[in-house]
Amino acid sequence: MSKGIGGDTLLIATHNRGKLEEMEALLAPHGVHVVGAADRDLPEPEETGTTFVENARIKAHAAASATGLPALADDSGIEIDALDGAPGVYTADWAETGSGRDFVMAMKKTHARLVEIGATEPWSARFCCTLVLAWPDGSDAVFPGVMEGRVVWPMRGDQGHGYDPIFQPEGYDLTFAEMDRWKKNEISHRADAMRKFVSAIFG
Ligand SMILES: O=c1nc[nH]c2c1ncn2[C@H]1C[C@H](O)[C@@H](COP(=O)(O)OP(=O)(O)OP(=O)(O)O)O1
Ligand SMILES: [Mg+2]
Repeated sequence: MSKGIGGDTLLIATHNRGKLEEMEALLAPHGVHVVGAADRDLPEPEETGTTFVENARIKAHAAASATGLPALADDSGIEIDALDGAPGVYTADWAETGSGRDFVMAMKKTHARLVEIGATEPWSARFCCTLVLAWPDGSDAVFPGVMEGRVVWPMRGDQGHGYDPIFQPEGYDLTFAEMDRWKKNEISHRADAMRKFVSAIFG
């Protein structure tokens, strides 16, 4: 990366508060001024891509061109091997009710699918995160991250967000939702991608 962020503001192109908090915490040591897309009243672009990188690009470039700021977007999801990688890029869609998102419903649906097809445990899975940093001049850079683990049932824990209560990362007995936020933010897919972003931008 030849471009730096310097004293500028970095726009975090997400409307997901859980993601924003994690990304802010990971950026805090680097002294960059961070603002969320929702705080700038930016619209949520339609995520018409079929891959994480396509959707992250859509979100990052929309925010960068709307604000003139460098914009960092995250597209993420859980890939479950027994479901051939579903919900994957459609992880958020599985929670859609028509009038908002219901992640308890989405986690129940995920579990029901695994039971329905008789998938044998452990239900191996991974959380993926693709970050795209877009510049107002139209260029961008991509930073992928992953955390391997398994889907567990029943749901456990009340921290974090999204599907955290049913994801147990490899090497741990706790789900993401049972971990304190610092621990999750040390090992998660988002932390993995953010480390690559930070080293490219802040050295
Ligand atoms: O650490 C995580 N812990 C639990 N669940 C997670 C995590 N990371 C992503 N997820 C789930 C939630 C969301 O349903 C989907 C991402 O969908 P995705 O479109 O990238 O995010 P989003 O719509 O919530 O916010 P936005 O697009 O404004 O960034 O994967
Ligand atoms: Mg989204």
